[in-house]
Amino acid sequence: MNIGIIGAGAIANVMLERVNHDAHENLKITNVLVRDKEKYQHLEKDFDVQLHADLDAFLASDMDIVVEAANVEVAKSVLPQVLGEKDAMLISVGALAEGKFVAQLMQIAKKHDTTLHLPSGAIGGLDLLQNAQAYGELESVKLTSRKPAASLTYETTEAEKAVFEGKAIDAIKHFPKNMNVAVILAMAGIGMERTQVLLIADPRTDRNTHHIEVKGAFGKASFTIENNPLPENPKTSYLAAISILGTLERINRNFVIGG
Ligand SMILES: NC(=O)C1=CN([C@@H]2O[C@H](COP(=O)(O)OP(=O)(O)OC[C@H]3O[C@@H](n4cnc5c(N)ncnc54)[C@H](OP(=O)(O)O)[C@@H]3O)[C@@H](O)[C@H]2O)C=CC1
Ligand SMILES: O=C([O-])CC(=O)C(=O)O
Repeated sequence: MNIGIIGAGAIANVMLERVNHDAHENLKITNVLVRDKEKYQHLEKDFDVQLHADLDAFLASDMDIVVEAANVEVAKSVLPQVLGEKDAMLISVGALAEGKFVAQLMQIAKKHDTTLHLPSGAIGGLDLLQNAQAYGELESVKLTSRKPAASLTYETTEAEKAVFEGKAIDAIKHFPKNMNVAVILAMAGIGMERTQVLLIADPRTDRNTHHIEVKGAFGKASFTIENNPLPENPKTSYLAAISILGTLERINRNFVIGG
C-alpha cells in the first residue's frame, strides 16, 4: 500500500522510521506534504519519499491512502479535497468535533466511494463504546486526562491543577493539541455534548495518562492508559503513532478482530 502523509512532525517521523527504514512488508510511504519544503528537504534522501508543498501535486501522486498527521486546522482545510480523491486517515480528529462538517465529509466520501479511517489514537476501548452504544444503551462516559504541566503550557512547580472540566466539544476548543482523544471517545460513544472531560496539568508526571469510565446497559467499565510520550513532541503519545500503523496494517486483512 502506497501511503502519503500530511505533516512531518513527531508522528510522521515514527511512521517514516517504522515503515520505510524498517522496510515494512506491505506498506510504503511514498509522498509527504509539508508547508516548508526547505525545512524538510532531508526527508527525500533519508526516507526515499517525494516531498510536496502543493496539495494538488501531492494528491496527483500514486497513493492508496493519505494520512493526516499535522494539526486540527490543516485537517479541516484539506480533508474535503483529500476525501474527494483518496481514502484518508485522520489523527487530528478534533477536526471532526462539529457534526455539520462530519456530515459534509460523509457526503463527499459516499459520492466518491472513498473511506475515512479514524484510528483510536492515544486511547483504546473504542470497540466497547461502539458496541455499548449501537442501540443507544450507553449512559455515561467520563475521560480524565493527566498530562505534564509544561505540555499544557501551564508552567508551575506547585501541585497538580485541573485546567479544564466540561464537555468534549469544549475540551477540544480549548486544547486542540491535547484533547483529540476526547473527540474520538465522544464519536465512538455518546457524542460531544454528553462526554465529560477533566484535564489535569501535573508538574510531576512525564506521561500522558487517560482514564476512561463508562456506564451503560451492559454494566460498567473503566480503564487507564499510561502513555509514554514521543521525545520530539511530549504532548503526543507514542500510542497515537502506532495506532495509525496498526490501523493501516489491518485495512486489507481478510479477517477482523474486535471492531
Ligand atoms: N488522536 C489522538 O489521539 C492524537 C492526536 N494527535 C494529533 O496529531 C497531530 C500530529 O501530532 P504531532 O506529530 O505530534 O505534531 P507535530 O507538531 O510534531 O507535527 C506537526 C507537523 O505538521 C506540519 N504542518 C503544519 N502546518 C502544515 C500545513 N499547512 N501543511 C502541511 N504540514 C503542516 C508541521 O510542520 P511545520 O514544522 O512547518 O510546523 C509539522 O511537521 C496533532 O494535531 C496532534 O494534536 C496527537 C496525539 C494523539
Ligand atoms: O497523545 C495524547 O496522549 C493525547 C493527545 O495529545 C490528544 O488527544 O490530542
